[in-house]
Amino acid sequence: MGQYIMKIGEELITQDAHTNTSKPNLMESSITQVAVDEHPTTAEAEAEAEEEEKHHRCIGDEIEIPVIDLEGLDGEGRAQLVKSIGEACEDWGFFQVINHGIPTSVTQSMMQVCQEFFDIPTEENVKQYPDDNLKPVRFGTSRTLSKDTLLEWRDYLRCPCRPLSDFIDLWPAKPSTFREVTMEYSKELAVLAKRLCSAISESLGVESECLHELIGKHQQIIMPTYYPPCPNPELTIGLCAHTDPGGITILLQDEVEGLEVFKKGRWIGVKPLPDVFVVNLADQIQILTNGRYKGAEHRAIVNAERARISIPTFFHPLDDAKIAPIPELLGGQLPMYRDSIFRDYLREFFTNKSTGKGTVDSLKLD
Ligand SMILES: O=C(O)CCC(=O)C(=O)O
Ligand SMILES: [Fe+2]
Repeated sequence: MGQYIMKIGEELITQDAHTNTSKPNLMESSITQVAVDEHPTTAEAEAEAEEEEKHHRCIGDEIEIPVIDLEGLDGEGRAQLVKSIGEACEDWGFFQVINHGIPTSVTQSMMQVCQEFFDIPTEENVKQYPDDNLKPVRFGTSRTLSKDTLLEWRDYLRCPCRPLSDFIDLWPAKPSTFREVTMEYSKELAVLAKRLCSAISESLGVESECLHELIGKHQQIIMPTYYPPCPNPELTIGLCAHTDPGGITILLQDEVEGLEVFKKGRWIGVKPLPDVFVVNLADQIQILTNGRYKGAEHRAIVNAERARISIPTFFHPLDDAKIAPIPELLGGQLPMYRDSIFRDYLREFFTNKSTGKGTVDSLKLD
C-alpha cells in the first residue's frame, strides 16, 4: 500500500469539514501514481487548474446537511414532510432521515455481520469472490496489488438482491449469518426506498408511484464497504468524488466520519448520527426531473486511526429502461438531456470511471 499517492500540492487538507476551509477536489484524474505521471500536458494542467479553482471556492456560513424526521410521513404531517423532502432534493440531492421505521436491531445486525465479513482475511475474500465484472457478487480491494490503475483505499462486496432467489446463494456463506441478516436488511431497505420514492414523486407533483415504478422497484444492490485506517490519509482517498449512476442511494454508516458531500464550492462532512440513513439522489433522477433534482457529488476520505464501514444500497432502473425527462415535468421547457438506455449509461459511467458529473453532463442537449 502507499504506492498510490496524490501529486505534490494536491494533498488532502484534513481539517474539520465543518470549518470554512475548502478541500481540494479529489477527482480520480487528479490522483496519480507519482512514478507514472508527474508531468501532465498543458491542456490537462489547465483543465485541472480550472477544476481546482471551482472546488476552492468557499462560502462564509456553516452549512448542514438536512435531517428529515419521517415520523409523520404516513399521517397528518405528510404534506409538510413532502415539502421538506422536495426542498432537500432540490437544494442538496442529499439528506439524512431519522425515524425511518427500520428497527435498530436490523441495522445493528447488518453492521455487525459486515464487520465480521471484513474481518475475514482479504486474500480469502479475494479468492472466494473474484473481482470479475461478469460475476454479480464480487469483492473489490485495494489491499492486493494486482491492478495497475488507481486504487482507492477501500474494500467492498457487491451484493445484488433482486430478485433475491437469483442472488442469495451467491452471497457469502461466511459469516454464517450473513445471508439471513442481509436478506432481512434488504427487505427493510426496499420498504424505505418505496416510501421515499413516493414522497419524492409527490414533491415533484407527479403520481405517487412514479419514481418507484421507474427506479425504486427494480434493481437493488447492497455494497458493504470497508475503509482501513491509512498511515497517510492526506495522500490518498477512500472513494473519489462522484455522483452515483443509478436512481437513489440509501446509506448506513458507522460512527466514523469520512463521507463528504460537495456543496457550494466546498466539501461538507456528513456527521454520523445514531439511527440515521443518508439518502442521496443519483444521476437518473437528475435526468428524469430534467435537472430540477440533482445527483449529489460526494466522496469518502480516510483517516489514520480508525477503520470505517459504510453500507450503501443502490436502487437502479431496469438495465433496458429508457431514461428521459418525465414529460409532465417539462412544463413547456425543452428536455435538457437526451434519452439513454440505463445499461449503456452504466457502461459509459464505468468505462470513463466517471469523475464528478461527467457522464450525466455528456447527455446534455445544447
Ligand atoms: O462510503 C461512503 O460513505 C460513500 C460510499 C459511496 O458513495 C458509494 O459507494 O457510491
Ligand atoms: Fe456514492
